[in-house]
Amino acid sequence: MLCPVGTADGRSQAADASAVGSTNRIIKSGPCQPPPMNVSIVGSGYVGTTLAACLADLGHEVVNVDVDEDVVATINDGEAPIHEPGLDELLEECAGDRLRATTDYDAIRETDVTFLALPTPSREDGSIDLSIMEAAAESLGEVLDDKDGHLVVVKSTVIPGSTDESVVPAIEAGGDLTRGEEFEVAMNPEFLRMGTAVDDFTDPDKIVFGADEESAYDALDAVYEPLVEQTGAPVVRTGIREAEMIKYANNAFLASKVSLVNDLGNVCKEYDVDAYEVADAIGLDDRIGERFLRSGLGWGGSCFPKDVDAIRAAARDVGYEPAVLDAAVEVNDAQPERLLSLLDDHVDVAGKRVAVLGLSFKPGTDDVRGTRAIPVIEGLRERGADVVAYDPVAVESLREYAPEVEFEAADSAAEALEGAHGAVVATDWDEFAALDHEFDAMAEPVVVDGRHIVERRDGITYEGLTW
Ligand SMILES: NC(=O)C1=CN([C@@H]2O[C@H](COP(=O)(O)OP(=O)(O)OC[C@H]3O[C@@H](n4cnc5c(N)ncnc54)[C@H](O)[C@@H]3O)[C@@H](O)[C@H]2O)C=CC1
Ligand SMILES: O=C(O)[C@H]1O[C@H](OP(=O)(O)OP(=O)(O)OC[C@H]2O[C@@H](n3ccc(=O)[nH]c3=O)[C@H](O)[C@@H]2O)[C@H](O)[C@@H](O)[C@@H]1O
Repeated sequence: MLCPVGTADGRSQAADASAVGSTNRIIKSGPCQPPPMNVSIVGSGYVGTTLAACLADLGHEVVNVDVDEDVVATINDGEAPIHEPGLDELLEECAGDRLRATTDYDAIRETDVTFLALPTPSREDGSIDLSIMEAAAESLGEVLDDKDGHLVVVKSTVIPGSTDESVVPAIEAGGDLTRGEEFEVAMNPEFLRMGTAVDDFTDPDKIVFGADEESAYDALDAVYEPLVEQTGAPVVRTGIREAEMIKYANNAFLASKVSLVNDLGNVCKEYDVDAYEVADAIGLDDRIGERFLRSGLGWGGSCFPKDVDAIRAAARDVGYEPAVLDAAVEVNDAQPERLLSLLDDHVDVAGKRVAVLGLSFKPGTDDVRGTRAIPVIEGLRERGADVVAYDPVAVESLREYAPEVEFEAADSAAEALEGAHGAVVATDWDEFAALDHEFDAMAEPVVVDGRHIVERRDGITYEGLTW
């Protein structure tokens, strides 16, 4: 049982001094209340803002540091800079009280623990680009000179070795500091999903602490203790490199699971088998699990494509060809063309209006990074179709993200379908399940569903991608 005890400098110690080692240990918390911590979070995007609001809600004093003045002003106004259910409410309650935001790194001096929640994008070749992390770590180093044992926690998704080999040297260079003196490091990967970020953070399947110093585990225990207390979530204590890899393994496994279910689904389609009935049955086997078995157009988003590419590039860097991950990407890349070939079976779309329903990478968000709707629209344009697209929230973000993608925007699914010679479904927005008489206004009522959301009905020619 871990019972963090407050110390004079506001940090905490665990009463249980478990040995530090590379073997993971799952620890359940005990019924003790740690004192609040002073926490800073660098980067206020999806992860940083959610973390800040949730930690403030748990009773900690939190400061968000971001280079973007608009983001900072929005948080200080008690609003979320990103759309996440429940986040505005938390910020409204905590901002100006236990939570504030600033562009000034100096604010970090007043805190005991700093989380780095910064973007880790892909380079052209898919490998991880750590330049934002390194720049921020250097700025952090500049303000840690008068500290003693400050804990820096890497929250971003980074390739094994990045914390030790890139982040630590950047902090040291920023302030002529030495790890183990002014600061210590830890790695605490994040598993929240967009659209359910607050719920995922406040009810996690697991919490992973990667560290190699007992004091680092203790500080993380103190930060997370109220959450562990509330939820009983298992805490995995492991090494820094293992924590870094756990995040990639988690995302790569889930992306590959979807690709496997798509691969099997493509076979199902050829044999006139409903892949969803198959998935429902195999999901009853605990070893498979019922979640992440929705076959269709494949995975997108800001993380699966980036993270799978980064870990593949890292594997190749050390001379290993990750065959299963390569195949997962290959299957994923092929799904949009499979969808369009089903449409080709019924309509020659050249010169004709075709409706695309859904643009975001998944329902519940306006995020279009990695959305499968882009290759679908591009494939339709290559066939000479006039594309009319509808999405309840993501039209503007797609225009901004990919201005070269040509489509006419409709204000409703009904408007997109009117006069169309075919419709394809790219995102499983709930509202598409309710579509019915709207299909009657199509010039040719052919619907190819990439997300198993539209209901089969009389009067339409319906093709499911894997069912
Ligand atoms: N978005 C998600 O659902 C999840 C993301 N992650 C990982 O977390 C990390 C962060 O991702 P997001 O929160 O999505 O990023 P984001 O792009 O939403 O936000 C990043 C924030 O960092 C700020 N920033 C950039 N440079 C800065 C600097 N030098 N100093 C201070 N602030 C700076 C930006 O202004 C922005 O507000 C990435 O490694 C990502 O892979 C992990 C789990 C879930
Ligand atoms: O590292 C990250 O950023 C996050 O990436 C994913 O979260 P997210 O990208 O928000 O979205 P998911 O809900 O996982 O969906 C990803 C993609 O897979 C697709 N998907 C998901 C599940 C499924 O059964 N079938 C399927 O095609 C979705 O449509 C979507 O395009 C992971 O689920 C999170 O645990 C992780 O923290």
